[in-house]
Amino acid sequence: MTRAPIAVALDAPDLETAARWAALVTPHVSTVKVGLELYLRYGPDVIASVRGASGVRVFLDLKLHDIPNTVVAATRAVARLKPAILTVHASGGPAMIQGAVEALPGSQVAAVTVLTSLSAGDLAAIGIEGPPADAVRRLAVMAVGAGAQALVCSPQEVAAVRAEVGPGVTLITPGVRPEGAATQDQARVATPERALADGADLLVIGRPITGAPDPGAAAAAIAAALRRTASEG
Ligand SMILES: O=C(O)c1cc(=O)[nH]c(=O)n1[C@@H]1O[C@H](COP(=O)(O)O)[C@@H](O)[C@H]1O
Repeated sequence: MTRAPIAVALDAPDLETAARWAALVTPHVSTVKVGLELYLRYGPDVIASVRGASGVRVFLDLKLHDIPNTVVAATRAVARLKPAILTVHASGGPAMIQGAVEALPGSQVAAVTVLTSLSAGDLAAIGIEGPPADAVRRLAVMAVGAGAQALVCSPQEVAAVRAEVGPGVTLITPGVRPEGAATQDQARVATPERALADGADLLVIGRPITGAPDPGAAAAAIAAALRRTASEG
């Protein structure tokens, strides 16, 4: 059975927990994601620990955001880890994005458009007026123009982004919550089924899976729901 297009966010306080979650979910999902919490605590070795014997794809979510020279050097520093995906913030601009893409051949650089935790009110507070979808679309077009092969947006904007950038770009959506699940600190959310139907290629899901009593069973249940959606569509 093919693994579901899900990246499980291994946002764990310690390496043992992250490796355990990775082993439990790997039979059901295509990808696991290492973020700032684990990487800053354990460094590059964390990648081998979560990759384990299964060789699952590892998504390195460092959300780099700095001047181009610094981001290029940081990207080169992680290139030997061969992540399937590395995130940078789209708002770092085209030269920064292009530099990261050139520094990481063989991996996808994913540009994060507008964090899924931000509401329209939060955006207004940092001087970005209007619906989040407008900013997401603007940043998406700029990032693809700069060479990004993948974009991160919320499932609420994924259909609009797909219409803007076409079929060749990988669209990654965090902010995914199964029906009835708590949104926690996420502001722009939708269900896994909706995200997939609207054109997402990879769903990032953390706490709804890792916070479940049995993360393996939670991943399997979401994967089964997605297979039903795909066969209906
Ligand atoms: O780049 C990301 O993965 C990301 C971008 C974004 O806009 N929002 C977002 O939540 N994420 C990450 O996706 C994961 C979501 O986790 P849960 O909210 O627990 O499902 C976290 O690891 C976040 O760091």
